[in-house]
Amino acid sequence: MGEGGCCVQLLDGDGVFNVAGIEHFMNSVKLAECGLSYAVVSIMGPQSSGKSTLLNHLFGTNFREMDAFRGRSQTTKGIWLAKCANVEPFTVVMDLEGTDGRERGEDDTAFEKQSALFALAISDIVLINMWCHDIGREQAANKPLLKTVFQVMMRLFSPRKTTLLFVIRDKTKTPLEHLEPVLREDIQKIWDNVPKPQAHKETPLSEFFNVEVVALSSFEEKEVLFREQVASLRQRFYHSIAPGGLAGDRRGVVPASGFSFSAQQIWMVIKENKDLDLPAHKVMVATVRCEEIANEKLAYTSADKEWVQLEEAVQHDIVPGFGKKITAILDKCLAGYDIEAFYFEEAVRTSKRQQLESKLLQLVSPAYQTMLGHIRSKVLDDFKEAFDKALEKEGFAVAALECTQSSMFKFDRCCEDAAIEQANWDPSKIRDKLQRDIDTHLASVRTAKLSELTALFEGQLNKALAEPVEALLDAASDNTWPAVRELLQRETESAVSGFASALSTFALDQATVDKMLVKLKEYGKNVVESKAREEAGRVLIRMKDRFSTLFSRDADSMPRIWTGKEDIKAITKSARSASLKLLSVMAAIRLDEETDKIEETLLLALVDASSNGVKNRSIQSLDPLASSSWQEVPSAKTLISPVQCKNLWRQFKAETEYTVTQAIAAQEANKRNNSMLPPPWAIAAILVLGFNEFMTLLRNPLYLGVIFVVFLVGKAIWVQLDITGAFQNGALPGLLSLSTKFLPTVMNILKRLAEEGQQAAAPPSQSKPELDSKVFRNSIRSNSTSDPSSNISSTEDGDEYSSPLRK
Ligand SMILES: Nc1nc2c(ncn2[C@@H]2O[C@H](COP(=O)(O)OP(=O)(O)OP(=O)(O)O)[C@@H](O)[C@H]2O)c(=O)[nH]1
Repeated sequence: MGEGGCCVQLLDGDGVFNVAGIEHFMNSVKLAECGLSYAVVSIMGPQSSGKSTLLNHLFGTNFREMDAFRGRSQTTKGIWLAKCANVEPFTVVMDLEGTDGRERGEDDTAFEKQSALFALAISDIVLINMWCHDIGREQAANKPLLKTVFQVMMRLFSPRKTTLLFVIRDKTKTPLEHLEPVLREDIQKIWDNVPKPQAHKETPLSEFFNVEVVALSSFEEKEVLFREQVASLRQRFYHSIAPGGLAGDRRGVVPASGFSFSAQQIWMVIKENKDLDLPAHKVMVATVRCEEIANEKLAYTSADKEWVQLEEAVQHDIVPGFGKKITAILDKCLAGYDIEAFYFEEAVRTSKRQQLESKLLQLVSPAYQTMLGHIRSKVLDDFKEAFDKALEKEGFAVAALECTQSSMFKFDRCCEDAAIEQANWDPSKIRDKLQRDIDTHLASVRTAKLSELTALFEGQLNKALAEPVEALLDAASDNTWPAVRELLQRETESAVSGFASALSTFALDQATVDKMLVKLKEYGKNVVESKAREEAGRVLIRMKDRFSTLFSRDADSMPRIWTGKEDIKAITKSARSASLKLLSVMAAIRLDEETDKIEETLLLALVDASSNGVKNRSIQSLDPLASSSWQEVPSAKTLISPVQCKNLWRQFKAETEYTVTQAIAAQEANKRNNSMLPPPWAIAAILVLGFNEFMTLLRNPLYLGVIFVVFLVGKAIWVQLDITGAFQNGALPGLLSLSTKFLPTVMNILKRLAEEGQQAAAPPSQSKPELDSKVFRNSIRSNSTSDPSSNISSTEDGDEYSSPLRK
């Protein structure tokens, strides 16, 4: 039976659908590949009316036929399926269980109806097998069948136009031309009598069916003729689906790959006794099938070797040509889908394609994101490297702009390379992130460079200011602060102009630049101020240094030798006023050209007040230094407050006192050493006594002892009587007081001498020389009260301090 030999039972006699069998059948005959180019033919008719015999002869199939010699009984159960041999296009033929079956009985007619509806739903051409002698007969065997066919056709929601080919068997000598009108009349009558739904009440038969009629001679009696007629009938099945063909105006064909599923679903609906909505069924079949195809393609792509390798590679690094490779893989998958789903409903096919596409994109999206991540970090790394190099050659702003532009360009190019055509994904978020990362890097480098630059200029400014300011402050004079101001201005201007030109390469906004320049200026000012504060902290040492320099060195910086001619008072005064100058210069920061009265106040309070102190005590009661702030000087600018000045001055004076005293002592000693001439009384004695007598007097130790004793006694009387004190109030009162005190004093001295003598006799250790030394010490002490040094201190200081010697 050629290639059509294979046949399969689609439905068994109990109405069970043979899913595995039909799948196997479809695979073995490759039905799925036919698309829409296939036709389905089925045959209905009374039992044992030679249906199988006809199909086997017509299509070269191998359906079971009844053995002619065994009698007529049912051979075909359920529905059988086979491929027609040598017919184009691909034609599937179904052999249905015969109607009016004696075995099934009346109650089983349900299966007849179900199988008839099934055949009508899936067939393009239905052969109705009938005996010639039944034509025009009231009790014709095929009448119930036709009734059934027309009735069930009404249950198709929207019927497909089916070709009903009536095959008249065992034709008689009556020509077909006479038979056909009678048959058509019979058919029309049956059609008219079939109860129809309201919508189809007036619908003509031709809307549902193409009715064709053919007559065949008896196979049993005129086999040769039968074969000839069958052969010519076969011709009508060639190109049956082409326009003008036997099924040329069929509608709503299910693509071949959906045939099995469609048949199953139709049978299910029929068995559940529901109406068949064929258009909806078609959409349903398309939906299921397209989804199956899409899933199959997706699964295939997920396991695709090329894709798996690509996915693995992209985890580690940038994959060149990523976009093109992925695009090709997706294209391949979608093209496969398109081919297989081509014959299904366009709307369904398209929407399923979109679903497949989005699933495919979901599949590749993580890889794409990873790829973008690689691109971003690679571009960022490259940017950092390029920027570092560019900074060596160009200014910050230029380097930043160039490197940023080229990096962004590079990113865009890499993104183009990674772009997947189907996706049209926008990498702008990653691009923005890259831009932000670049900006952050630039900002941090900018901050570092700017602080480097700031430190550099601050360092330079500090160097240019600190030491000169220290020197200027140390040389405190009227010109100190103007000079400091000038220095500050000059150095700040030069630093600021250098800094400004260095900043210009950063392309900062003017406000920021101004702020930084102002900060540098402030820094310069702070350097000066902190230097001034530092110096103010050392002002006492500086004052003492200045004092001792001026005091102990002359105008030529030569150390002074206190010969006795120097005016110590004047020297002290000028040295102190120079030190006071230092104090007044250091008392406040004067970076603004505002005048203050610190110097005048200090002079008035410390120098003038002390020299006038004895005379004008009322000034002291209004001490201008009894305040913690200077007039007209803000506290921020005050380095030494008035009270501190006062205390410092007191300390300064106390600590320099010793130097002055030393100088006076040195001067005195020098004076004494230099007076090699005998004292005036000796010169007078020499003149009176003559030199020889004087020498005799000197050479005679007894005379000398007497003179010495007289001197001592005289001196003691002088002291006791306080002769200088007595004459302070005038000569006459002095003489009167002396005259009254003289005798008691002499007596007192003599008495004390006697007492001392007695005591000296008692403890042998206390001898006269000791008494003498005591008296001598006393005399020295009294002498010192009239010492010139005490004179100086009292004139200079009033009561403020006393000479260490007096203390
Ligand atoms: N009179 C007559 N008998 C035929 C013709 N063709 C076949 N037969 C005979 O009819 C009997 C039944 O043949 P089948 O082909 O099995 O009939 P069927 O309609 O397929 O039978 P079921 O499948 O059982 O319904 C056989 O004995 C055939 O020899 C024909 O053209 N005329």
